[in-house]
Amino acid sequence: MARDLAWALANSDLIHDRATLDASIAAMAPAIARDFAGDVPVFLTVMHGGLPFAGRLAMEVGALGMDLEFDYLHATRYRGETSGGALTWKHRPATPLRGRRVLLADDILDEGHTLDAIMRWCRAEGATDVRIAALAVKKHDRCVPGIRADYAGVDVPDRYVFGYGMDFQQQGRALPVIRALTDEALREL
Ligand SMILES: O=P(O)(O)OC[C@H]1O[C@H](OP(=O)(O)OP(=O)(O)O)[C@H](O)[C@@H]1O
Ligand code: HPA
Repeated sequence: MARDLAWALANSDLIHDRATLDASIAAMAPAIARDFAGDVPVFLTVMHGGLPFAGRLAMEVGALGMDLEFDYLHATRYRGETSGGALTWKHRPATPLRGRRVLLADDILDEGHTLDAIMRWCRAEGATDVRIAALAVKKHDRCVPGIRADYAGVDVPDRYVFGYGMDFQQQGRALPVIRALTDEALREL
């Protein structure tokens, strides 16, 4: 049965409020500015979910005097579903990556398959250094070995989460908070 955003809101819990998320993004910026000092990395937003986080992160590092070269990519394996499948590339970045340092910005590191594939692709394109900034990291032991966020905002529980870029069936990305569906609600889908 199709469920709408009102149903998801009524069957979920608040995990992180807006102030906490914004503060967690601001807290990532000094380490990024330090690690990339003297470089202008290619800043790759992983669409769609990474969009709100990437915009905010860019302003935070910009405020510290660091520049970024913007580009984006879209690789998806959830396609509006609550469990992942095969990864589909919808858009690859146009910026040549050979010899460049890359900073990936995504909303969530869950099982890591998406960022693993993106990192491999960036390296195959000749990037010299590829780092991950993720707003949320889901806590479980199913992550692809070796994949971790170099810069991480908040932890989220092992439940389906939405808001701040993350969708519930393509809805709710504009919520300025992160919510988690109840396990009962997930079973109803
Ligand atoms: O760590 P993983 O288990 O691979 O999942 C994380 C990825 O899944 C989501 O993208 P999604 O496929 O939903 O595409 P979207 O951003 O366009 O919604 C999210 O934005 C991450 O890119
Ligand atoms: O829990 C999640 N919510 C939204 N999108 C996601 N992509 C991977 N995991 C999730």
